Amino acid sequence: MINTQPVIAIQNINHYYGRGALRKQILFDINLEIYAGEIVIMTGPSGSGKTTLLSLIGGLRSVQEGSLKFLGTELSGSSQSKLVQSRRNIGYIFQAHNLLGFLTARQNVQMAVELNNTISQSEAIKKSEAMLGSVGLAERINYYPDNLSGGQKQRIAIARALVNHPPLVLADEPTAALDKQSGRDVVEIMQRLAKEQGTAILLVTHDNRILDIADRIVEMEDGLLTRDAQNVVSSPKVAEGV
Ligand SMILES: Nc1ncnc2c1ncn2[C@@H]1O[C@H](COP(=O)(O)OP(=O)(O)OP(=O)(O)O)[C@@H](O)[C@H]1O
Repeated sequence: MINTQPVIAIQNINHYYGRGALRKQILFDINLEIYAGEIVIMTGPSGSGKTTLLSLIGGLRSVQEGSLKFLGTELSGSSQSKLVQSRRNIGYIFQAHNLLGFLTARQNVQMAVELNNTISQSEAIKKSEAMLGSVGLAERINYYPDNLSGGQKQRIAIARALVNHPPLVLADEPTAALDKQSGRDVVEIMQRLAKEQGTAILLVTHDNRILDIADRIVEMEDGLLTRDAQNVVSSPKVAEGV
Protein backbone atom coordinates (compact mmCIF):
# COMPACT_ATOMS: atom_id res chain seq x y z
CA MET A 1 0.00 0.00 0.00
CA ILE A 2 1.48 3.33 -1.09
CA ASN A 3 -0.38 5.49 1.41
CA THR A 4 1.15 4.97 4.81
CA GLN A 5 -1.36 6.68 7.08
CA PRO A 6 -4.85 5.20 6.98
CA VAL A 7 -7.78 7.60 6.75
CA ILE A 8 -9.50 5.49 9.39
CA ALA A 9 -7.76 3.17 11.84
CA ILE A 10 -9.93 1.21 14.26
CA GLN A 11 -8.48 -0.99 16.97
CA ASN A 12 -10.27 -3.21 19.44
CA ILE A 13 -13.57 -1.35 19.38
CA ASN A 14 -16.34 -2.64 21.63
CA HIS A 15 -19.71 -0.96 21.84
CA TYR A 16 -22.71 -1.40 24.12
CA TYR A 17 -26.29 -0.16 24.21
CA GLY A 18 -28.39 0.14 27.35
CA ARG A 19 -27.45 0.31 31.00
CA GLY A 20 -27.35 -1.98 33.99
CA ALA A 21 -29.10 -5.29 33.45
CA LEU A 22 -30.19 -4.12 29.97
CA ARG A 23 -26.64 -3.43 28.81
CA LYS A 24 -25.97 -5.37 25.66
CA GLN A 25 -22.75 -5.64 23.70
CA ILE A 26 -23.27 -4.81 20.02
CA LEU A 27 -19.73 -4.59 18.65
CA PHE A 28 -16.96 -7.03 19.57
CA ASP A 29 -13.27 -6.26 19.13
CA ILE A 30 -13.52 -4.53 15.76
CA ASN A 31 -10.29 -3.87 13.85
CA LEU A 32 -10.37 -2.08 10.51
CA GLU A 33 -8.19 0.25 8.47
CA ILE A 34 -9.25 2.19 5.40
CA TYR A 35 -6.82 3.99 3.13
CA ALA A 36 -7.13 6.97 0.81
CA GLY A 37 -8.88 6.20 -2.47
CA GLU A 38 -10.08 2.82 -1.23
CA ILE A 39 -13.67 1.71 -1.68
CA VAL A 40 -14.72 -0.64 1.10
CA ILE A 41 -18.13 -2.27 1.05
CA MET A 42 -19.59 -3.54 4.32
CA THR A 43 -22.25 -6.21 4.17
CA GLY A 44 -23.96 -8.34 6.79
CA PRO A 45 -27.38 -9.29 8.12
CA SER A 46 -29.81 -6.81 9.58
CA GLY A 47 -28.96 -6.04 13.20
CA SER A 48 -25.33 -7.14 12.92
CA GLY A 49 -24.02 -3.71 13.93
CA LYS A 50 -23.15 -2.03 10.62
CA THR A 51 -24.96 1.24 11.30
CA THR A 52 -23.53 1.40 14.80
CA LEU A 53 -20.00 1.08 13.45
CA LEU A 54 -20.70 3.62 10.71
CA SER A 55 -22.00 6.14 13.24
CA LEU A 56 -18.88 5.70 15.40
CA ILE A 57 -16.63 6.27 12.40
CA GLY A 58 -18.72 9.27 11.39
CA GLY A 59 -18.26 10.90 14.79
CA LEU A 60 -22.01 10.74 15.35
CA ARG A 61 -21.60 8.57 18.44
CA SER A 62 -18.83 8.53 21.06
CA VAL A 63 -16.38 5.64 21.20
CA GLN A 64 -16.81 3.66 24.43
CA GLU A 65 -13.91 1.20 24.24
CA GLY A 66 -10.97 0.89 21.89
CA SER A 67 -9.26 3.28 19.54
CA LEU A 68 -10.60 5.10 16.51
CA LYS A 69 -8.21 7.36 14.64
CA PHE A 70 -9.31 9.66 11.87
CA LEU A 71 -6.27 10.83 9.86
CA GLY A 72 -4.09 10.00 12.82
CA THR A 73 -6.19 11.89 15.38
CA GLU A 74 -7.65 9.80 18.21
CA LEU A 75 -11.43 10.29 18.49
CA SER A 76 -11.90 8.03 21.50
CA GLY A 77 -12.37 10.21 24.54
CA SER A 78 -12.12 13.40 22.50
CA SER A 79 -14.25 16.48 23.04
CA GLN A 80 -17.49 17.20 21.21
CA SER A 81 -15.76 20.01 19.31
CA LYS A 82 -13.14 17.59 18.01
CA LEU A 83 -15.92 15.24 16.87
CA VAL A 84 -17.61 18.15 15.10
CA GLN A 85 -14.28 18.98 13.47
CA SER A 86 -13.89 15.43 12.18
CA ARG A 87 -17.48 15.43 10.89
CA ARG A 88 -16.57 18.38 8.68
CA ASN A 89 -14.04 16.14 6.95
CA ILE A 90 -16.58 13.45 6.14
CA GLY A 91 -19.19 13.35 3.40
CA TYR A 92 -22.40 11.47 4.17
CA ILE A 93 -24.71 9.75 1.71
CA PHE A 94 -27.82 8.05 3.05
CA GLN A 95 -30.52 5.82 1.66
CA ALA A 96 -33.00 8.67 1.79
CA HIS A 97 -30.98 11.38 0.14
CA ASN A 98 -31.90 13.98 2.80
CA LEU A 99 -32.00 16.86 0.35
CA LEU A 100 -33.80 20.02 1.31
CA GLY A 101 -36.95 20.24 -0.80
CA PHE A 102 -37.17 24.03 -0.77
CA LEU A 103 -33.68 24.37 -2.27
CA THR A 104 -32.69 23.65 -5.86
CA ALA A 105 -30.07 21.05 -6.75
CA ARG A 106 -27.43 23.77 -6.90
CA GLN A 107 -28.50 25.37 -3.61
CA ASN A 108 -28.40 22.00 -1.83
CA VAL A 109 -24.78 21.51 -2.89
CA GLN A 110 -23.87 25.16 -2.37
CA MET A 111 -25.03 25.02 1.24
CA ALA A 112 -22.46 22.32 1.96
CA VAL A 113 -19.75 24.47 0.39
CA GLU A 114 -20.71 27.57 2.34
CA LEU A 115 -20.96 25.73 5.67
CA ASN A 116 -17.41 24.51 5.29
CA ASN A 117 -15.56 27.30 3.58
CA THR A 118 -15.14 31.00 3.74
CA ILE A 119 -15.32 31.58 0.01
CA SER A 120 -17.37 34.11 -1.89
CA GLN A 121 -20.88 33.23 -2.96
CA SER A 122 -19.92 33.33 -6.63
CA GLU A 123 -17.06 30.89 -6.00
CA ALA A 124 -19.41 28.60 -4.07
CA ILE A 125 -21.89 28.67 -6.94
CA LYS A 126 -19.16 27.88 -9.44
CA LYS A 127 -17.91 24.97 -7.36
CA SER A 128 -21.41 23.58 -6.88
CA GLU A 129 -22.26 23.79 -10.55
CA ALA A 130 -19.00 22.10 -11.55
CA MET A 131 -19.68 19.29 -9.09
CA LEU A 132 -23.23 18.80 -10.38
CA GLY A 133 -21.76 18.70 -13.87
CA SER A 134 -19.42 15.90 -12.87
CA VAL A 135 -22.33 13.79 -11.61
CA GLY A 136 -24.13 14.35 -14.92
CA LEU A 137 -26.64 16.95 -13.77
CA ALA A 138 -25.44 20.04 -15.62
CA GLU A 139 -28.89 20.40 -17.19
CA ARG A 140 -30.70 20.08 -13.88
CA ILE A 141 -28.95 22.54 -11.57
CA ASN A 142 -32.01 24.71 -11.08
CA TYR A 143 -34.46 21.85 -10.50
CA TYR A 144 -36.04 21.17 -7.13
CA PRO A 145 -35.57 17.62 -5.79
CA ASP A 146 -39.29 16.84 -6.15
CA ASN A 147 -39.01 17.24 -9.90
CA LEU A 148 -36.12 14.79 -10.25
CA SER A 149 -35.93 10.99 -10.27
CA GLY A 150 -34.61 8.95 -7.35
CA GLY A 151 -31.32 8.38 -9.11
CA GLN A 152 -30.92 12.06 -9.91
CA LYS A 153 -31.65 12.99 -6.29
CA GLN A 154 -29.04 10.52 -5.13
CA ARG A 155 -26.56 12.07 -7.55
CA ILE A 156 -27.19 15.48 -5.96
CA ALA A 157 -26.50 13.85 -2.59
CA ILE A 158 -23.21 12.54 -3.99
CA ALA A 159 -22.30 15.98 -5.32
CA ARG A 160 -23.09 17.46 -1.90
CA ALA A 161 -21.02 14.81 -0.08
CA LEU A 162 -18.00 15.20 -2.34
CA VAL A 163 -17.99 18.91 -3.17
CA ASN A 164 -15.55 19.76 -0.39
CA HIS A 165 -13.23 16.89 -1.34
CA PRO A 166 -13.48 15.13 2.03
CA PRO A 167 -10.91 12.41 2.76
CA LEU A 168 -13.75 10.05 3.73
CA VAL A 169 -17.30 9.42 2.51
CA LEU A 170 -19.71 7.23 4.45
CA ALA A 171 -22.61 5.82 2.48
CA ASP A 172 -25.45 3.91 4.15
CA GLU A 173 -27.50 1.89 1.64
CA PRO A 174 -27.19 4.53 -1.10
CA THR A 175 -28.86 2.34 -3.74
CA ALA A 176 -31.64 0.83 -1.62
CA ALA A 177 -34.38 3.01 -3.07
CA LEU A 178 -33.17 2.82 -6.66
CA ASP A 179 -33.86 0.58 -9.62
CA LYS A 180 -31.04 -1.54 -11.01
CA GLN A 181 -29.75 0.91 -13.62
CA SER A 182 -29.98 4.04 -11.44
CA GLY A 183 -28.26 2.18 -8.60
CA ARG A 184 -25.50 1.14 -10.94
CA ASP A 185 -25.07 4.69 -12.27
CA VAL A 186 -24.91 6.11 -8.75
CA VAL A 187 -22.19 3.74 -7.51
CA GLU A 188 -20.16 4.13 -10.69
CA ILE A 189 -20.19 7.90 -10.22
CA MET A 190 -19.09 7.44 -6.61
CA GLN A 191 -16.33 5.10 -7.73
CA ARG A 192 -15.05 7.50 -10.40
CA LEU A 193 -15.03 10.49 -8.05
CA ALA A 194 -13.38 8.50 -5.26
CA LYS A 195 -10.55 7.54 -7.57
CA GLU A 196 -10.23 11.06 -9.00
CA GLN A 197 -10.22 12.76 -5.62
CA GLY A 198 -8.43 10.05 -3.61
CA THR A 199 -11.45 9.82 -1.32
CA ALA A 200 -11.91 6.74 0.84
CA ILE A 201 -15.45 5.36 0.73
CA LEU A 202 -17.08 3.07 3.26
CA LEU A 203 -20.36 1.86 1.85
CA VAL A 204 -22.88 -0.28 3.72
CA THR A 205 -25.15 -2.25 1.44
CA HIS A 206 -27.37 -5.30 1.04
CA ASP A 207 -27.24 -4.82 -2.70
CA ASN A 208 -25.22 -7.70 -4.19
CA ARG A 209 -25.38 -6.10 -7.63
CA ILE A 210 -22.83 -3.44 -6.70
CA LEU A 211 -20.20 -5.52 -4.91
CA ASP A 212 -17.85 -5.37 -7.89
CA ILE A 213 -17.13 -1.65 -7.38
CA ALA A 214 -15.40 -2.43 -4.06
CA ASP A 215 -11.67 -2.78 -3.63
CA ARG A 216 -12.34 -4.62 -0.38
CA ILE A 217 -15.35 -6.28 1.16
CA VAL A 218 -15.83 -6.57 4.89
CA GLU A 219 -18.59 -8.51 6.54
CA MET A 220 -20.26 -8.03 9.91
CA GLU A 221 -21.99 -10.83 11.72
CA ASP A 222 -23.40 -10.60 15.24
CA GLY A 223 -21.18 -7.63 16.04
CA LEU A 224 -17.98 -9.23 14.72
CA LEU A 225 -16.05 -8.45 11.57
CA THR A 226 -15.96 -11.91 10.09
CA ARG A 227 -14.38 -11.13 6.78
CA ASP A 228 -11.99 -8.48 5.47
CA ALA A 229 -10.66 -9.32 2.04
CA GLN A 230 -9.56 -7.82 -1.24
CA ASN A 231 -12.41 -8.05 -3.67
CA VAL A 232 -11.67 -10.76 -6.17
CA VAL A 233 -14.61 -9.83 -8.37
CA SER A 234 -13.74 -6.14 -8.54
CA SER A 235 -14.04 -4.78 -12.04
CA PRO A 236 -10.83 -4.27 -14.07
CA LYS A 237 -11.53 -0.53 -13.96
CA VAL A 238 -11.00 -0.60 -10.20
CA ALA A 239 -7.97 -2.84 -10.31
CA GLU A 240 -6.27 -0.38 -12.64
CA GLY A 241 -7.16 2.44 -10.29
CA VAL A 242 -8.74 4.41 -13.13
N1 LIG B 1 -29.97 3.17 20.07
C1 LIG B 1 -30.02 1.86 20.30
N2 LIG B 1 -30.33 1.39 21.53
C2 LIG B 1 -30.37 0.05 21.79
N3 LIG B 1 -30.11 -0.89 20.86
C3 LIG B 1 -29.82 -0.49 19.63
C4 LIG B 1 -29.76 0.90 19.27
N4 LIG B 1 -29.42 1.00 17.96
C5 LIG B 1 -29.29 -0.26 17.53
N5 LIG B 1 -29.51 -1.16 18.51
C6 LIG B 1 -29.39 -2.63 18.39
O1 LIG B 1 -28.04 -2.90 18.03
C7 LIG B 1 -27.97 -3.96 17.10
C8 LIG B 1 -27.19 -3.50 15.87
O2 LIG B 1 -27.94 -2.50 15.18
P1 LIG B 1 -27.41 -1.78 13.87
O3 LIG B 1 -28.46 -0.79 13.47
O4 LIG B 1 -26.05 -1.28 14.10
O5 LIG B 1 -27.38 -3.00 12.83
P2 LIG B 1 -27.31 -3.00 11.24
O6 LIG B 1 -26.36 -4.08 10.89
O7 LIG B 1 -27.01 -1.63 10.77
O8 LIG B 1 -28.77 -3.39 10.80
P3 LIG B 1 -29.58 -2.98 9.45
O9 LIG B 1 -28.88 -3.69 8.33
O10 LIG B 1 -30.95 -3.50 9.71
O11 LIG B 1 -29.52 -1.48 9.35
C9 LIG B 1 -29.40 -4.40 16.84
O12 LIG B 1 -29.65 -5.51 17.64
C10 LIG B 1 -30.23 -3.22 17.27
O13 LIG B 1 -31.47 -3.64 17.73
